[in-house]
Amino acid sequence: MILAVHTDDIKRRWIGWRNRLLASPRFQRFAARFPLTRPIAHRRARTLFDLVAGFTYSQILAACIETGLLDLLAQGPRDAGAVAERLDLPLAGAERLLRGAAALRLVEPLGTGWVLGSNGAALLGNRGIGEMIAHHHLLYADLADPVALLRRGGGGGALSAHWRYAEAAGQGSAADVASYSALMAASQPLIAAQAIDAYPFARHRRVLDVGGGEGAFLRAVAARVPDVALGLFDLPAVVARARARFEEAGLSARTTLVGGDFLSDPLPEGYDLVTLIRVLHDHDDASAILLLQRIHGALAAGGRLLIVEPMAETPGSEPAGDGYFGLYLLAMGSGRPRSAAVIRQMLDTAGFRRSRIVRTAMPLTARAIVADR
Ligand SMILES: C[S@@+](CC[C@H](N)C(=O)[O-])C[C@H]1O[C@@H](n2cnc3c(N)ncnc32)[C@H](O)[C@@H]1O
Repeated sequence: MILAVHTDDIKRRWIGWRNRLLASPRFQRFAARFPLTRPIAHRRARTLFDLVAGFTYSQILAACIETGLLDLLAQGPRDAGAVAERLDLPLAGAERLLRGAAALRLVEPLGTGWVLGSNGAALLGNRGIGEMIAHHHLLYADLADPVALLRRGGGGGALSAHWRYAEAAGQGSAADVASYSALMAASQPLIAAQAIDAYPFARHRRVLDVGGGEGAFLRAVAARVPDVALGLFDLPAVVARARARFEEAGLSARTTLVGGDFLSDPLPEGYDLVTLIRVLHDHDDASAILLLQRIHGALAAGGRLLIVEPMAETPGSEPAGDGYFGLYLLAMGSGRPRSAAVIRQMLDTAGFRRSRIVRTAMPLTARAIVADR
């Protein structure tokens, strides 16, 4: 205890000294000119500038997606005139967008025309990201006054109207759920591939996906693990959409779909694996613990729960967890990103015997925890 206080004291003094130095205009001038510190000073200035200007980068990206610029250049090189005509922009507007997008490596100049850039190509490889960006105008509107959003405790804006279940648990008409369910289904391949690569689903006979949306995750599991029986639980209006998808995929005979509110209706029993994919972080602590307790109660003896979602305090991806998802969920009106340690503590409280982190390929978008009943 005494040692901890002493270490904190040393750390506090070091941070104070460092911050005084970094804030000093004299030191900043020196660091930018001195050959040994110049590269560091430039890197820090760039990081700081990105913090200041990040919202303009996001809006350039939004314009690329909304106008279909990336799809157009994926078809082949175009000159600025052709881009302007296809995007229905004045030539000067098209050139401004192309130059901004080039600075972000979304596009790049080639000869007298333009082609897809490295970031643009990677984005097109993940269709779900494009769908996420396309709905960001809702979050952007809610974040126009971030302090007001923080003061009112979140919700009450455009994003919470989109994700209606967040503020009106268990509700949602067919029209309400259509756009968010489609968005979730489009972004699911990113997550499903990681979860299925990381966890041995073949050791289970019956898998229940709670909050399973339109069933994109279960269909990905079915494609890799031929013999497993599939169950999906979600709000009734979402289940109606899922039913059509399973029919189209020829998987109806293998699948049991149940509609209800997972915080109050009975959860289906007899499954040896329950999955919660991008669900827990949507809910405030009391609901999240209740959901875990209810899953614990519904699982067969010896069964497991697999949680997959982006998490807070993920080493190397901190801004994604506490930055992006922290504000996203605040605007949505419920939930919070949690660290793996906090989720494991909640699993413990809910009665699970033990839990462990399962390593995934891209922890920025998906971390996984498995818990034994
Ligand atoms: C963020 S989406 C995730 C969907 C899917 N697991 C995925 O990763 O694509 C959360 C899902 O939980 C469902 N959900 C939210 N609240 C619910 C409740 N109280 N009862 C049942 N399902 C609920 C939503 O309808 C939605 O399909």
